[in-house]
Amino acid sequence: MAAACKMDLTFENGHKMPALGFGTWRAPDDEVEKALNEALEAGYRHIDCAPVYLNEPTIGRVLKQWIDGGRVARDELFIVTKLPPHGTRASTVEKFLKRSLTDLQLDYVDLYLVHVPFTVPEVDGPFLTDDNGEIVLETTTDHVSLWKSMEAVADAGLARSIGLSNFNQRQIQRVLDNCRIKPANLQIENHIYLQQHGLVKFCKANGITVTAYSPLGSKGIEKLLNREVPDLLDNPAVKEIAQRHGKTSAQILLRHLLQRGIATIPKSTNATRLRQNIALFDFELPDGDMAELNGLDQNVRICDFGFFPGITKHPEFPF
Ligand SMILES: NC(=O)C1=CN([C@@H]2O[C@H](COP(=O)(O)OP(=O)(O)OC[C@H]3O[C@@H](n4cnc5c(N)ncnc54)[C@H](OP(=O)(O)O)[C@@H]3O)[C@@H](O)[C@H]2O)C=CC1
Repeated sequence: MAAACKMDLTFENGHKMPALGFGTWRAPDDEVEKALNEALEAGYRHIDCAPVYLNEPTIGRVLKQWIDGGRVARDELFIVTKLPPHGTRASTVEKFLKRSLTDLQLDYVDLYLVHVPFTVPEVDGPFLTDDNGEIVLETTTDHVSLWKSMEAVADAGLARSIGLSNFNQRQIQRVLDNCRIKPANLQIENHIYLQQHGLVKFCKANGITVTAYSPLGSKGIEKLLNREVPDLLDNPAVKEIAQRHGKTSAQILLRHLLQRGIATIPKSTNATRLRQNIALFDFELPDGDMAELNGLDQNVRICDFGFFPGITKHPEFPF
């Protein structure tokens, strides 16, 4: 039987987002179709997409089959997608959102996010390097006019809610100071080793919900980054807590985020793991476990934009 996500975060505009969603980065076409079918069967209704994940047409076909077949109603789904990094400018927001809507075979998305706070040139598809393999970034990205274009697609009904991803506090504040529609959500890397309590507190104080990406430490990313990354699932404290509750390490990491009031979007294309990742609603971590997990914070960023090597050198990079 489907586990289903029994927890929602409510945006200030009244829309509700299931707190547990399904990540689709590094879920290639030949895996995502089966995995998304499994995920929908398991009860996932919040699907996190992006054009740079190169799988929106396949995701769209699966969603259409489910909706047309009467297996799920459109309003039961919460579909997120993002303005691609090469489109981070006011003039291209509508174009890129319409392209995603065509690929996803939808009339609207539930949440449209600005993927990154800077612009990279479209050189050769989503892996955005110039002839020398270097990332070239536009030095100024006008977040105020960009956000006005985001507000326009919300006004037009193409996105029910709009938000940001990978923006830092200063950048979010500038949007807040100049907006008509507030960002409903900020999507950032967040897990036991990068808890970002200050940024999360700032968002909550400003009525912005937070979604944690790479909640399991983006296992497998070391191949993309070509460097070692810590294995969160192997942390002895996490393993001990998991054992005590009769749960997996992954379930402890995800439950920790939910109890911090943060939504999260683990990715798995494995049927057993994706079912485990949504089976989070039959136990609770007591305060002592939460404190122990909070104490594991090391300010270690794992994701570090593996798909944009070298990008952290740019002054507009948020971290
Ligand atoms: N806004 C942004 O800039 C970003 C957004 N994201 C979004 O967040 C999602 C999640 O982040 P992501 O970086 O993919 O990393 P996750 O932390 O979700 O980790 C995914 C990896 O963990 C493995 N895994 C999943 N479940 C388990 C489990 N229960 N036990 C052991 N291993 C498991 C998966 O392998 P397997 O599939 O084999 O199970 C996969 O290799 C992305 O898919 C994407 O949608 C991610 C990065 C950046």
